[in-house]
Amino acid sequence: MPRPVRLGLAALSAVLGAVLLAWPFITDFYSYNASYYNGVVAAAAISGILTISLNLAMGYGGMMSMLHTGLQLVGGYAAASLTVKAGLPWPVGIALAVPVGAGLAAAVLLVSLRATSLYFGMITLAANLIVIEAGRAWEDVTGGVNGVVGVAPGSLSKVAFYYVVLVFLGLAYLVQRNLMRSGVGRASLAVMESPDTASAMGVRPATTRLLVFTVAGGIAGVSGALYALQLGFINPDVGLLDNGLTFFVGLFVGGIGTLVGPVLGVGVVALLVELIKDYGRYTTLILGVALLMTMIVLPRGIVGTFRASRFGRVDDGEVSGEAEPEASLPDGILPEPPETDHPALEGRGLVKHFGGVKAVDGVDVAVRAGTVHGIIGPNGSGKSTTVSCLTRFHALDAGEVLVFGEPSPAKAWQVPALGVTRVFQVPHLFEQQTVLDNVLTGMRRREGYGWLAAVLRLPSYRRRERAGREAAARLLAFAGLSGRAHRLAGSLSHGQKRLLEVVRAVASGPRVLILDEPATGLTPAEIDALGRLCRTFRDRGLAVVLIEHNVEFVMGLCDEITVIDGGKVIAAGPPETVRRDPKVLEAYLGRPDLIEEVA
Ligand SMILES: Nc1ncnc2c1ncn2[C@@H]1O[C@H](COP(=O)(O)OP(=O)(O)OP(=O)(O)O)[C@@H](O)[C@H]1O
Repeated sequence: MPRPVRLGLAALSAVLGAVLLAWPFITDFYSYNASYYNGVVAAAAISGILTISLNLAMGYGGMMSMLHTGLQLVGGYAAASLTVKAGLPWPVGIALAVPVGAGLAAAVLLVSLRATSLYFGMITLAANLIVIEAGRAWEDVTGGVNGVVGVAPGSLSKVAFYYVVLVFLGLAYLVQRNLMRSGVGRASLAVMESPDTASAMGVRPATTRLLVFTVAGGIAGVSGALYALQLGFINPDVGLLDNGLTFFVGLFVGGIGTLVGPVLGVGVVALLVELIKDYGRYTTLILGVALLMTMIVLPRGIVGTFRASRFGRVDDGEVSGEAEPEASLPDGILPEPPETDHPALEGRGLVKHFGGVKAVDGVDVAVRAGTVHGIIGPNGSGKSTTVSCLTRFHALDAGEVLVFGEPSPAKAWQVPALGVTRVFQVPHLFEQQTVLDNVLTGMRRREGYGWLAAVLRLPSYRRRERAGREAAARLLAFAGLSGRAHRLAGSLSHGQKRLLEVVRAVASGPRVLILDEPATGLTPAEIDALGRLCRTFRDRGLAVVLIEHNVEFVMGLCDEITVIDGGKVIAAGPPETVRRDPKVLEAYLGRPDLIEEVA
């Protein structure tokens, strides 16, 4: 399924690129002060590189970074010390700025792995202050408060240096685009929207954040090196947070979480600063007001607003919500279950208490491959907690979990590797991603390419990504959602969201699929469609676990049923046995509607 092109944005990027390329010729032709105007745009392009880095961290990674001026500073120090102090050529200085920036970013992220967004912001602020103070104190390397002077790009002319800056701006843009339009980008957006759901797809939130923030650090380092080379010096003041205002304003004006927004936004800010240069002392005030106005009037920024408009929207053709009965489940999606007599998923003596609440109190449950296994019980009986124990979203107080006879790993993100995937009780779609990208995120574990292959667009990446897209498109057709592939998932109806969640979980190639109350809020037709999917999965050898309140649906679909009440199993067996069990009828006392259904 080809990716639809946003013609408006493509044209905007092309115009922006053409103006930047032609800029020295334009200034040469129209101005007596060409060198000055080339310098202004080169400085804006360097800011654009840093803003791309900030966009990766904040817009695509959800990490509030106050470290970016510090990252620029260390990149500048790397270039300055290699060129001025060690006498090496300037390209070596830029090259070293990459690992220095990346290393600092990685180190800060590693010490803040467990921090939530607000605390992460505070930790990065503290790290930025430390970097500035270190710059002041470590005189031998940084030159102290005076910094390092005499940094220069060899014998390059100003115009040649301008094009060097453009090349690095283009590279930073490509790294951002290629990374974010790959499985890494989808995983990063998934972690940003819901770390738990990402974990259920086998995406490790910590590793994903580390990768994105480290790449952002490397790009910020390059911007620092270019900054030092352009100005001819670097000193600790470069790291001051005030200097970050341009990047923040540029990012929000252009559009956070968009590819071209950071560059466009910084361009707009540079133009504004240039227009008000005679009132220099009001620059901070005016930029602050510009940021405020953007947040109020254009909260998505220029590109975000354009993208959401009629002109920027993608036309994805005919919309069809109907299931396509002739489309069968594509081959190669579901793995063969291993040859073993062990249950696909087994919980033995599971115990989970919350303070005084015995949510799960010694539950035994065994689910066989090629069956649909229902878990039912009154409200608050412990069904969802049992599932969270089985999938390791809750640490067990006692008991063990086995997958095809093997002990399950302890972390939620490790469990999908054994083929166990869950769908949550409350819809947990990645609403800011398209329907197709949601399914592709489900395939993250089996993408089969690394981040570098994605950045460099290696043949292995292209091959695997194309195969993944085709499989995802076939899965969507199977569920009757193909007409909505390029819509944002948030725009689907409740029933379609439920179906998409199931499809996304199946995309990960599970052997055990756990559905927590999937029929809630569905129309009868959608419940039928869900039943069709579950039967197909079962016939393909999958173990389907169904937690449901809709007893009629469960009785008609399940091969085995476990009934839980008060955190304990009160009955287990085939539906016809369970529905007549006196303990089951008693558990539903007070719910006459359910007694009728069960009996
Ligand atoms: N994170 C938690 N902290 C404290 N108590 C919890 C937590 N999660 C669940 N509980 C409690 O544990 C008990 C079992 O809850 P659980 O959600 O597993 O029941 P359930 O059978 O899935 O209910 P429902 O059918 O309403 O979804 C309830 O009393 C609930 O309030």
